[in-house]
Amino acid sequence: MAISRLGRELLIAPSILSADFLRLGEQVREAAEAGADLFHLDMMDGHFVPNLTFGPPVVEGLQKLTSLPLEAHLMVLRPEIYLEDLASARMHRVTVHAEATTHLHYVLGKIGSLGMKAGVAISPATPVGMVEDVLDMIDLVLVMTVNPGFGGQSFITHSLKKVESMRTLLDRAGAAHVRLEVDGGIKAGNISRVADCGADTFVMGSAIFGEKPCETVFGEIRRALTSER
Ligand SMILES: O=C(CO)[C@H](O)[C@H](O)COP(=O)(O)O
Ligand SMILES: [Fe+2]
Repeated sequence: MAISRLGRELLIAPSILSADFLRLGEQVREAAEAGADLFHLDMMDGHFVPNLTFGPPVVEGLQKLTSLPLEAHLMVLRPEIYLEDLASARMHRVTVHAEATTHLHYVLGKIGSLGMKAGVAISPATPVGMVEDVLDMIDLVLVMTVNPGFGGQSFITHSLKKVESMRTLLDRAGAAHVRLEVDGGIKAGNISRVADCGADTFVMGSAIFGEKPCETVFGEIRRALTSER
């Protein structure tokens, strides 16, 4: 359930990377009931990042567990080879890393032609300007606030400036259709600061699927984003 703040609709996207895969159905249901707006699926190939996760068959299973939109965060080289299978699995949005493909424009065009929404992710050392010439092809930019590859890392503080720069870039370009997502180290304790910098979509893995019950964490998130500052 989206939270409204200063005229902006804020969305929470739990990353199932930190879920207990033996209880995935239960955990997805709990997060949906607690207020998740969409689910974030981290797909890693062991090449672009030193970790392996899951691919399109898991997406087919997840579609049976929830009616919320699913977004793929592809941390893979040659993302184009997975796009047909993701479209068959009814993926809502596919986000590719600007660093993972030589032909970003081509890949984004292919995602669109397969009927999916497209996003571009940038790792911490990649400048925000990388997305400038493809804004009309995407509906999301993802500013990584940790180095991609693993859940449970600490938020990189410099990311606050980077999120601000990305917000300025989007506003100057009149790209109101593009959401600004952050991913990595987001907790109830820092989400408000990141929202103040202009982020509107928050991926949260270890915070949501950690020790505290999901419902408690969503309560904390809601309080952090709606309290008077
Ligand atoms: O893309 C990712 C890692 O590459 C994950 O989405 C991200 O790390 C979420 O996990 P956490 O909230 O625990 O940092
Ligand atoms: Fe992610």
